[in-house]
Amino acid sequence: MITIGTRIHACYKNIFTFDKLSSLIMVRTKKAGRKGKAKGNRDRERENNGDGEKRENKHTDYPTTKKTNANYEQYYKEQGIIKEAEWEAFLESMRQPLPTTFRITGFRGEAQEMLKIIKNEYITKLVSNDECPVHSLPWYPNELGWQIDLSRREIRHQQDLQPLKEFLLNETESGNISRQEAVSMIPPLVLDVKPHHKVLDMCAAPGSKTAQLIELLHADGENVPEGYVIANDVCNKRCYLMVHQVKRLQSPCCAIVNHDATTLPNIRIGEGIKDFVQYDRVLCDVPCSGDGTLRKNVDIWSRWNANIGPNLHKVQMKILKRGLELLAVGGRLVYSTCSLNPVENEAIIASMMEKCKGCIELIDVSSQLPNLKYNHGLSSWKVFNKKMEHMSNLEETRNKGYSHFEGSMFPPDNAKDFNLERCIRVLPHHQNTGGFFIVAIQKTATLPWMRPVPPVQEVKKEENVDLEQKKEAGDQSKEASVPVETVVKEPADKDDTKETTDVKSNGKRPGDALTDPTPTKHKKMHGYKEDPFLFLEANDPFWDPIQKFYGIRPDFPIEQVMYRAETGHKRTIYFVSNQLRNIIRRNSDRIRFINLGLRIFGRSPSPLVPDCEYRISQEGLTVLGAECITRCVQLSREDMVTFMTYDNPFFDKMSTKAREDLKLFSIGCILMHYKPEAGETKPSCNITVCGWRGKSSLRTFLSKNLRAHYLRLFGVELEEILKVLAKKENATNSETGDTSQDSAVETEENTNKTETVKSADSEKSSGAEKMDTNEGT
Ligand SMILES: C[S@@+](CC[C@H](N)C(=O)[O-])C[C@H]1O[C@@H](n2cnc3c(N)ncnc32)[C@H](O)[C@@H]1O
Repeated sequence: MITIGTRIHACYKNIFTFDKLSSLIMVRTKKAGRKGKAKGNRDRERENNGDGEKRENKHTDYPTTKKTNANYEQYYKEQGIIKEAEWEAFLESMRQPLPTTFRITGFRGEAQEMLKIIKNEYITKLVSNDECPVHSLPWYPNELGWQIDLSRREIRHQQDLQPLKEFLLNETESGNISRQEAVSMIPPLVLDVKPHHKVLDMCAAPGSKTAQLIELLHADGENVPEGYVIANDVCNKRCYLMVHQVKRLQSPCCAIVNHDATTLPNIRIGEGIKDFVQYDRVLCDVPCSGDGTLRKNVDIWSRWNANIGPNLHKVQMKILKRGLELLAVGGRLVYSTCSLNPVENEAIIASMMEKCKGCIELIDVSSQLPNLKYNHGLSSWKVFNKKMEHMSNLEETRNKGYSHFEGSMFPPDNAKDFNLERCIRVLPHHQNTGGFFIVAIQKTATLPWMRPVPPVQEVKKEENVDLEQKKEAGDQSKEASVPVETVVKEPADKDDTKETTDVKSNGKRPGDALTDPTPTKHKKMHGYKEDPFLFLEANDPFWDPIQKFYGIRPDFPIEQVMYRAETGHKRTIYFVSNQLRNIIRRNSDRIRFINLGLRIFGRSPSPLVPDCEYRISQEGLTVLGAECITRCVQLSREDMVTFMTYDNPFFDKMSTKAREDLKLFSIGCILMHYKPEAGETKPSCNITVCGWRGKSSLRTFLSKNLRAHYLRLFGVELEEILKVLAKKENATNSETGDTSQDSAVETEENTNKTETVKSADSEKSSGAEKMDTNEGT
C-alpha cells in the first residue's frame, strides 16, 4: 500500500498535483528492475517544479545541506524584521522540515462530506492521543485547510497516522485534496474572489493558487459562474504543469495563457475601443528569491546572497505595474512573494505607491484572516551589496560602480504615508509554516500614466489630434470610471508598457479593426504551435446524433462546445463558458492560449452503438449533469455502491428497480445518478457518475481512486475500499467470476493513451468493440 509521508513525500518538491502523485505512485510501484526509469521521473519532477522540495535525510541520495548562512543571518538581523527575543526561534524554525498541509478542494457539495470523513473517521480516532498533531488551520475558512504538525519522519513512524496518510494519498489522486503549503493559501484568500469576477493570475504556474481561485469562483455552487480566471505564466513548460492542476477542478471558466507578465497583452472582449478586459481581481505572485522557503528548499541556505533580491526587483516592479494597469478601477490586486526581503516586498510597494500618486491604496485585510499570526510591513529597511556593505542611497551604489541597484529599492522619505503596516509578513516560527509576504492593493482611480479611453465615436473624430494634446487634456482625472485605460505616459522605464501602448505603437487605437473577430497574424505569436480552438455553430449537424442519443436538453448552448482538430475526427469535445468563448474568438491572433475548456465527450466508436460515437467524460458532468441529460438512471445508495465496488456488475446484482430502469436504455454510455433520500447522510449530496450500460452488465469508467472516493462518501468500510484500491486499473472482472467479461476498463486516468478497450459485452457478442480514447490534443 502506498502511503503519504514515506519515500514519495521526502523526495519530491513542494506541490503535489494530481498527476504528479500519479507518477509518484508509478514510481513507488515499479519493480526493482525499473529503478532507473523511476529515477528519471524523479529528476524530471525536480526540474519541473521550481518551488520544490529536496530530499532531506541520509536515507535518500540527496546530500544533506548545512542550514546556516552568515550573510543571510546578518541581513535579516539588520532589517529588524524579527524581534531580538524571537531571533533564535525564527532560525531554529527555518532549519526544521515543513509540516504537511493540505486543502479540501471539492467545491460542489462534496467538500463538506470530505470534511465530515476527515473529522469523524480519522481525527476522532487520534484524539486519544493527548496532543493531536492534526488540526485545521485556524485562519482558513470553513475548516477546509489542514496541517499535520509533524516532520515526515515522525509521520512515517506514527502508526495511528497511517490510515490518514493513505486517505490523503488516494484523495489527492482523485483530486479532492490538494497538498499546498499553508502560507501559499493566503494570497487567494485575501484576493476576495467572487463568482462574477474576472480574475487574472499573472505568474500562475504550477497553479496551486490558480486552483484556489477557480474554487472561489465556483463557491456558490454554480457550475458555470459568470466570472473566469486567466492563468498566465511566462514559462511554456510550466504552463503545461498547470493544465493538469486546473483540469482536475473541472471548470469551464479557466484559460491558461503563456506571456511575459511584464507586457501581458490586453484581451479584447468586444469590437469597441473600450472593449478590453479590465480585471476585477489580479494576483501577482511574482518570481522571487524564495528565501522564505528555506524549510523546503534547503539548497537556498548555501546559495543565498544579498544580490538575489535586488536582481529580481526590476521584474517584480514591472509585473506589479502591468497588473495594476490591467486592474479595473475599484478592483483588488494581491502582490505576494515567498521571500522575506524588503527589497522584493515593501520597496516594490512603496515605490509603486509613489508612482501611482494616490490612485492605489493598501487594504487592511486583517479581518479576512482571523487567527493568522504575522508581522506588519516595514516603513524602513536597509539595502546591502553582495559583500554585505550597507548602501545608503542610489548615489552611493553608482559611486561604487554598481549598476544593478535602483532608486526604488531604497525606502522613500514619505514611506510612512503609505500604510505599509498593512503588508503581511508571515514568519516560520509564528505558526510552524514557511515565510511569506502578502499585500492587498485597491485601485481607486485611473493610474497617472494612463487615461480612460473615450467611446469609439469620439475617438474616430479625434483621429488626427496630436497625442501629446490628448495626454494633457483632462487625463489626470481620478474619477474616471470608463472601463478601459490606455497608457499615455510611462512612469518609469520606457520599454515597460509596449503592449499596453497600442495608441503609440502603431498609430491605431485598440479595437479599431475589430468588427470581425476572425484572427489575423500577429508578430508576437511566432513559435506558437497550439492547435486551434474551434466552436460548433448553432444547429451544427455534428451535435445532432449526440444530442439525440443522450437526450441532451435542447437549449444546451452548443455554441460553447469546442474542439481542436481542424480536419478529421473531432476526438475530444470541450465546453467553455460564454465569456471565455468570446475571449478566445476575439484574441486567438494575439494571445498564446495554451489550454481551456472542460472535456465533455471523447470519441469512442463502437459497433454496438452505431448511433453515437461519443462517450461522456466524467469531468464533463459539471455541465452535462443529470438535469441536462435524459440518458440517466436514478440509483439507490446500495446500487451505487454495487456499481462502484464491482468492475462489471451484472444487472441481477442491482435492485429490481434499477434493473427495470436500465432495461429502458440501449447499450452505451449512461449516467448513474444518486440523490439522497430525506435524512440520508452518507452522503447528503447528489452524486453523478458515468459508465457503460452493457447487454446485461454495467461498467464504471472511473479510476480506482475516484471509485474509492465515492465509496468513502457512501460510508463503505475501509476494508472494502482497500480491495478496490488493490485492483489493477485495468483489472479483469474477477468479482463476476465470468472471464468472458475480461474487460480492460477504460478509466478517466488513462484516457490520454490510445488504447483498445473491450467492452463487457463485446466478448459475449462476437467481435471486439474498439474504443479509441485518444484525447488527440
Ligand atoms: C512563485 S512562482 C508562482 C507560483 C504560483 N503562483 C503557484 O501558486 O503555484 C513564480 C512563477 O512566475 C513565473 N514567471 C517568472 N517571470 C515571469 C514573467 N516575466 N511573466 C510571467 N511569469 C513569470 C515563473 O515561471 C514561475 O512559474
